Amino acid sequence: MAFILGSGSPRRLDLLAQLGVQPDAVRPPDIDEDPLKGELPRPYCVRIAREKVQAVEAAPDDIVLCADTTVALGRRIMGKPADVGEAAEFLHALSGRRHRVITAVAVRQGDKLWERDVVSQVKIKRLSDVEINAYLATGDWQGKAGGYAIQGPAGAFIPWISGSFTGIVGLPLSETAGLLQAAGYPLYQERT
Ligand SMILES: Cc1cn([C@H]2C[C@H](O)[C@@H](COP(=O)(O)OP(=O)(O)OP(=O)(O)O)O2)c(=O)[nH]c1=O
Repeated sequence: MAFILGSGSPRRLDLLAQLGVQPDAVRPPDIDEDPLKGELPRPYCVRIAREKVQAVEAAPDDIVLCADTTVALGRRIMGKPADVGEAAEFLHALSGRRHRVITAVAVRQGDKLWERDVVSQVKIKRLSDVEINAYLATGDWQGKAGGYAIQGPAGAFIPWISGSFTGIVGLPLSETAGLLQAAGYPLYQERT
């Protein structure tokens, strides 16, 4: 049995390392992440994590883990901004409000599937144009759902969260540990 991380996100690799898990292989999935017409953020996020885990090639006894992190402002899905203009638009929309960050995790072995999704709430303070421009200039928004990352300079914009910090960063560790154990991954045991 090999353990395969189906993710190109360096955050997910780091978060797994926090659990003491080192993947035998890293295989980022390539799927269409466009939301369906009228799709709500939580079902969207769950669907994308499942599609990712089904797209990763693996042997029948390999354990594959994928995740998706989606920022939701009400019914609006905010994925990774395409460019700095879209990142600016996201930050203006999130400024002074609470939003949700959903991370769905999917683990697969052959045809068997284990799934969890975790919804957290994040408050972003009212941002001035100076703050938004300084943050955009760091480039930290790139590749981050909603155009920010709580673990980077944007942490200074977040006075309050409720939920899972690791889930907001990209992989909720408590739920992930549970899924890996359910799938028979030898967490907390010597691997032979
Ligand atoms: C909200 C938030 C998101 N993010 C990141 C986590 C994810 O990497 C990214 C959301 O994009 P995802 O599509 O979930 O993941 P990804 O494209 O980076 O990697 P892959 O699909 O190969 O697994 O946003 C943070 O790092 N910090 C945050 O505070």
